[in-house]
Amino acid sequence: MAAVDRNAAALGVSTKQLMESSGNALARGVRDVADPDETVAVVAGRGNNGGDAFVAARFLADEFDASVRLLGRPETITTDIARENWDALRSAEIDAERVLDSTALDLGDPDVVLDGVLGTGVTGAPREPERSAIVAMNEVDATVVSVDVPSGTDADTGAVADVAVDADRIVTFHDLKPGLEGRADVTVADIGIPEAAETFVGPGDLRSLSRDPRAHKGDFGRVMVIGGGPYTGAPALCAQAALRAGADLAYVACPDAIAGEVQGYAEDLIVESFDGERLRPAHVDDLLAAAEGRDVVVIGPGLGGADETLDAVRDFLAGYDGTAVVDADALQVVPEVDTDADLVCTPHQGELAKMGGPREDDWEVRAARVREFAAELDVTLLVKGAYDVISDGETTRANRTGNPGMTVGGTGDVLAGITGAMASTQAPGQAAAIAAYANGTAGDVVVDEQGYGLLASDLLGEIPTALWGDRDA
Ligand SMILES: NC(=O)C1=CN([C@@H]2O[C@H](COP(=O)(O)OP(=O)(O)OC[C@H]3O[C@@H](n4cnc5c(N)ncnc54)[C@H](O)[C@@H]3O)[C@@H](O)[C@H]2O)[C@H](O)CC1
Ligand SMILES: [K+]
Repeated sequence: MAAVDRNAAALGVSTKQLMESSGNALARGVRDVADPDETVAVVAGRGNNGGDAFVAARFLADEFDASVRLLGRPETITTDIARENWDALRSAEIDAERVLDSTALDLGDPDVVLDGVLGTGVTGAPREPERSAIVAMNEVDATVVSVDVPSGTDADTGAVADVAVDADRIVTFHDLKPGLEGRADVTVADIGIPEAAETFVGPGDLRSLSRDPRAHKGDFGRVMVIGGGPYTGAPALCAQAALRAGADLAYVACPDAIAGEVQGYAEDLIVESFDGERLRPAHVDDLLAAAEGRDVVVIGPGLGGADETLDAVRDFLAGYDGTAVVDADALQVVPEVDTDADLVCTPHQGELAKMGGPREDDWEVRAARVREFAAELDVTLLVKGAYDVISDGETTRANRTGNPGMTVGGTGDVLAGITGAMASTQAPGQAAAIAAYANGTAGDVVVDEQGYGLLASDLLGEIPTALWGDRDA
């Protein structure tokens, strides 16, 4: 939900606007259960759940005998927008008071209680002052309307704490939250979040990339690139992109003949070569053994399409059961391979067609067909285009970052590397979505700064900012 919120804000729909819609929807919910002039007691916590309740009180104040209790000091309200809505109540002289001792909370004898104590921001069972307030609310003989979730319900899991609001009605926003499924007393209110905030990958999707300060080496992935042969730059770009996207270690498994050249691109890479000039089936056992100790394999960049190389790719995937990003020439074997691995395939539209996939000009039609094809192959597809389409066969996303400067060779290798790094900490579909977004953002920054004529290697230095530069995420 927080990710969708951030994506909506990036589309120009601010959280404050959403809060206004939420409060409006709550007021409608209260009108459904109360007659004009009845008493409505609003109880608000210090997060945005309380903020929604403040807005609702502003909508209800003319029509009902409404009063607001804030649990705590206004200075401790956690967000600017909730505080602004508290201030608006005070300025408008709407009955709103702070409660400094919730054990002494006296709600009187209201007809309706509006529960804006805790919402999706809750962690663990309610603590004071919220705890006593919840007990007091349950003791009153009134119709209780909960804001988003009954306070005391964990919105991630649906688990109900030992102390939780016993709601008669729930007005939840945008989507049904866990634990509310199947309840007859729930209204899902449309608060104006555009569908695009979920369809298009945005800065909110990057929220999952924040790191625990206690992290140690290996937590963010050991990525192994199997590539090179006819081309040397591709595996090097791919592995460097994986490092720029936060992987802890990047290995390149490539033929002896080019190992020195690959290492020459960057000392950060760990090059492990096999004999000869290209990948052959004889190499597969050793590669499978090496892959055991790695989180993700990226297979394809620069391998070429020789028959024996494609046979080796087929054998490798047949014997592999981890996560693999498949790119370039390796893609063509995917439809015929029988594997236990989780595959993330990164074709452009020509490569998708070569895999037997759909060719559609309109991106929305393409998205629907890509989803079907991903389900049919049982893989995650990231189909590159002006609008990249990402689908794991269930969830389908699109990415709008990127520009025509990125048609230059090598940008696909960079994308595959970012995807490899992301797939070591994220589910395949989300990994591919974030990778497409970051790769395109990096390309947009380069082209903004210098115009077209970018090199794929120009993208590398921009990847970290594209992933972690959004301070609001
Ligand atoms: N997109 C939307 O759906 C919108 C939702 N909105 C509403 O915002 C809340 C979520 O707000 P948030 O500020 O993130 O959190 P809460 O208000 O739920 O609570 C945070 C508040 O509570 C403290 N806290 C956390 N855990 C506990 C606990 N166990 N005991 C006591 N106190 C606790 C925490 O420190 C904070 O002070 C969502 O539910 C919607 O109602 C917005 O309107 C925007 C659109
Ligand atoms: K609530």
